[in-house]
Amino acid sequence: MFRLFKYIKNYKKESILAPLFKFLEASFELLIPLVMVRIIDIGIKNRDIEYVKKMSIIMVILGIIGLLCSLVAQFFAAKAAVGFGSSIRRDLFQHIQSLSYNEIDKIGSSTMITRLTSDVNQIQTGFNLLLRLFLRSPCIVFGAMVMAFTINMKAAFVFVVTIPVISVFVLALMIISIPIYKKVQNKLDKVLLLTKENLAGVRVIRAFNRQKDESEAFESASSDLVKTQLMGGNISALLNPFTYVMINLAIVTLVWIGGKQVYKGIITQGEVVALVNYMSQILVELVKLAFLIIMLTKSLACGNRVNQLLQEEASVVDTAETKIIPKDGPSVEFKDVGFLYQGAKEEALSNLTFVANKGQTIGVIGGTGSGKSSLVNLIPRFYDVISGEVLVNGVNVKEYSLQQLRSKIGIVPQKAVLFRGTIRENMRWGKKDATDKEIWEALEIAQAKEIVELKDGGLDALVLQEGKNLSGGQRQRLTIARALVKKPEILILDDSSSALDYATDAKLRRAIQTISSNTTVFLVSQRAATIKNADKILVLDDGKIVGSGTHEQLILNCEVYQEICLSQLSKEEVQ
Ligand SMILES: Nc1ncnc2c1ncn2[C@@H]1O[C@H](COP(=O)(O)OP(=O)(O)OP(=O)(O)O)[C@@H](O)[C@H]1O
Repeated sequence: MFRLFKYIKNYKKESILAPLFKFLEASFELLIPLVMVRIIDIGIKNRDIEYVKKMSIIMVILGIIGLLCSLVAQFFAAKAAVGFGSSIRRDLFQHIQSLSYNEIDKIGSSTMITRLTSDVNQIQTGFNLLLRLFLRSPCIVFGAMVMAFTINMKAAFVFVVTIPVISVFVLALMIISIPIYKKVQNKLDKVLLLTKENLAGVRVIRAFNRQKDESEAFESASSDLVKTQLMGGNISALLNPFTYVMINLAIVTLVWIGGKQVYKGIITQGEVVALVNYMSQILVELVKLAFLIIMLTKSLACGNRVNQLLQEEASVVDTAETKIIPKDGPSVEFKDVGFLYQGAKEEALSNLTFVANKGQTIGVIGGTGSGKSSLVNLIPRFYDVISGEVLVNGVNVKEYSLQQLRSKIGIVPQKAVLFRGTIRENMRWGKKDATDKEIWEALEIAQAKEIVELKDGGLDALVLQEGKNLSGGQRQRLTIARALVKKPEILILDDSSSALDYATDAKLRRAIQTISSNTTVFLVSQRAATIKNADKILVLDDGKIVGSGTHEQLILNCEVYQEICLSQLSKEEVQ
């Protein structure tokens, strides 16, 4: 958590001025009971109305100065806290962007969202309170105690007993609360995960009539969260009654001791009132301090979670700084590649060796879970191999900077994702300055020209969040066009025509074959028809290449390929 304090450096001035003005406010507040002593012991005792009026004006002035100091402090505290929070949020967001698929798979996106939003907000609120109270509250508590000693030693001992007892109690509560608040945030992650899954899969839930089951699962996660929150809340709730009881007992003791001493003529009535006033100030301040401690406890738990995420190191490290000059070599080459997902027991890919030459179309086929996506994800280094080598243009992918490597590759993932904005904005993701002509060309190859032409506004038509106003097939074609706009050296289509009808899929394949002879295309599919005409087909089974060659070669010598083809194509199509 304390590592996060480096984010204060841009707000040093505000972080010093805010507590300083709070300290000034506290000092003026501590003077008020002294003025009261004079009003009672001099003004009222001698029935000197003029003196009472004069002192009352001084009291109001002290109050106004205190208020002004408080306003200035609030301003600086808010500025520092908002800046502190937004710096953390910005760095955390950038850090998440730098993480590789391994960490994203391991951590999960819902907890990342909670950490980026709710946790950072909590840290921001905690920091704001800290700036406002960490100097003010102890200053009032100890200042009032010192003032009490200057008034009367014996009575002031009541302060010496009360304050440590409350402090120990507050500390104990804090130690108990920290793990509870950490649990609360973890359970919040769970609720968020369920909410996210449910909202994303709302249609599937309805189609399977699972509303009741899903509501029950949500209810259970939510009530689990509520229980933990209540536990934390109940513990924190003990704080205020305990503090009030202790302070009121102390006030009763003060009045009792003070009363006896007034009777003996040791102290004046005004001084007793001042002592009670100091005790009340301490009460208010301890309640605030207790609140600060609860908030800080929560912030500490959130800070640790944010810090944990910031400490997470990317497993795919971008070490290359200089631009690599590609060597003479195949467009893509796998040399005895082995790959294992983090936490998995068995390799997802083993002993993969193949070559893809410039301009070739490589079909990748295999059953579900055979490793097709894993294979193509190794080319742009979404994951790193655990053995062997992946080479692009004769150079190990690890030697390129991620930026240089990925700029060569256009990838269309299985799930077609578009972003909120115009179609043109979406198309320019790969090439910021793509002209409309380039965009239309890409749309034509991707069989998406008609979709855009029929939309109101054409390229300016709005794509809603996640492309909700488009069908699955339309989304797929637009994501293919987006990858084509970039004119990549290597184009990876990871099962990206699964939502297309056969005729469109065939047109798309024919069009893709017409693109530059320098583009190497990886066509991943479970459909034999999609990859049948590829220059080379890789047949995957259980993470291994069990066949490699053209359709004609494989149909004769690869059993797995034969099975796939015979289950999907007619005898004529197979030939
Ligand atoms: N992120 C992941 N973490 C752990 N294991 C994974 C992950 N992604 C895939 N796997 C596992 O790796 C193996 C290969 O998965 P992969 O997604 O590459 O298969 P695929 O051939 O593309 O399947 P499909 O055609 O169904 O998309 C499977 O056993 C799968 O369960």
